[in-house]
Amino acid sequence: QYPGAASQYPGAAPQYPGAAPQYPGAAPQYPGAAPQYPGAASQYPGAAAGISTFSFCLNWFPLTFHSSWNIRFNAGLQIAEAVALVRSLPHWTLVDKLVMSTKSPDSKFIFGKGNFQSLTEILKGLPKITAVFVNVERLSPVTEKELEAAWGVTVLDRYKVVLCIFRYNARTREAKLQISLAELPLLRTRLKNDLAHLDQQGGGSRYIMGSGETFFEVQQRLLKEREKKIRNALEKLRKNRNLLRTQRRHREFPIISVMGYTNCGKTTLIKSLTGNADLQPRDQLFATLDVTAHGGLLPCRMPVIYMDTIGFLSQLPHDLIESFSATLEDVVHSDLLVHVRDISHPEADIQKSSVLSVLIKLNVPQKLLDTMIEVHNKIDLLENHENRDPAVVPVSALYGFGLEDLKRKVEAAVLRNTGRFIMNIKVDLESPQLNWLHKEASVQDMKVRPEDGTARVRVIITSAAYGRYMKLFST
Ligand SMILES: Nc1nc2c(ncn2[C@@H]2O[C@H](COP(=O)(O)OP(=O)(O)OP(=O)(O)O)[C@@H](O)[C@H]2O)c(=O)[nH]1
Ligand SMILES: [Mg+2]
Repeated sequence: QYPGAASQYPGAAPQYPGAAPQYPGAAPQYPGAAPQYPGAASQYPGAAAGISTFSFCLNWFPLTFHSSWNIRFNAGLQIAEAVALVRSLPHWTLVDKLVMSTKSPDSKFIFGKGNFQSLTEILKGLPKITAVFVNVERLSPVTEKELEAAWGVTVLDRYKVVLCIFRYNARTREAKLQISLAELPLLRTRLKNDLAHLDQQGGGSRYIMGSGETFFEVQQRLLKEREKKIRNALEKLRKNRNLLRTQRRHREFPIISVMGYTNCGKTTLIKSLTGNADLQPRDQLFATLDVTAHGGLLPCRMPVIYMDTIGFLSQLPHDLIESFSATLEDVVHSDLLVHVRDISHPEADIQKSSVLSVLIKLNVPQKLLDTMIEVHNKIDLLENHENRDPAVVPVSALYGFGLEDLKRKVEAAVLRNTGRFIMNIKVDLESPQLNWLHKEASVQDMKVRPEDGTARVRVIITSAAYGRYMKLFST
């Protein structure tokens, strides 16, 4: 292992207080392992793994390599995304970056022999670096070990880097639990690696005193128990969320999910639409990790809820998608989807297809896909922006351009999707009609006519409710 790493075998001497974690936001150890140092990420599910240890990491100097096996992506742009990922982490400094061809992601070693040698030479010339980020989805454990042994520094893949960002940005218990769940595959791999190491010393397969279980079996069992605990806790939270969702439905607030590629401006847009000053857009990937609800009013003064969601990323590792798909459940259950796109981004089209493919994987109902509103954001960054597609709404969420048009389109779509419409109804003030409308529909406006004891009432009503109204009151 690289110098300074905490020993992870049971019974190993704990490190001295204040020792640097392995990498910022380091994954917690597997259950039962010796604690690294006081204050290290705690080991119960949902612990804010590593967040409290960030201050120990003064400088990190990752060197980013980029795999160019995936020709669908422009290598230069993809490395820009890799750099943005690294820059989303505080205390990390990028020293250098390099594009290099790699073998297919499934092969045992990622670099050819020649490439590997020249990389090793380059790294030798950079004595200050403490980590290398190889921008592939997952490195096989063998490759990772091999590279770390050859280079003497931490080697990270996209999975680990994204996990670090998630860990840093997670605020709610649910997000933290999801991260703990996404970390389990890493812990399993690490356990296997450690076991191989122990076996070399002749200790791995020994039985633990009187228990009838080997060290490996104990650790595996603990990991399984941990997974169960996390899943149970998540299930409880999910039930709670379902309850909240039913309550919202009961109050009949339509739900509009705002989603899109990471950093496209979802949070900024919701902030502009709702005037909610608490929202904090940041120029970072994965700034938002939790689905949060924000109340807003449509032009017809109907209250709606905008859901801010976690951003999408191309090639987001599957385990992470799986852990976070629970957070995206609200998207599936919403009344309308708004797909925000950073239209100034050079890879805007690839980002769009990556978002659409995730939505399909999430089993979003076809109706929601068909009625989705596509927003082209950040038009202020484009010179002479021209929009020819009537289905698209160009806006600048930051400067407030195009928002009125967007609100009108959102209103029309929400009314359509929820089977509501706006009506002017004449009511007799002596009859219970007005009371009934207040209860069963949303009264927007009322003009009383004292001369004949009636009022003109503007309501938003569902077609089912209007049917009942006609049955009760039509003469
Ligand atoms: N120029 C310009 N910048 C914008 C606009 N909208 C958002 N931004 C900037 O884009 C960056 C990301 O904005 P966010 O609202 O945090 O984006 P997000 O989609 O919520 O990002 P994640 O939560 O990380 O997925 C911030 O620096 C914003 O100020 C826009 O219309 N014009
Ligand atoms: Mg956001």
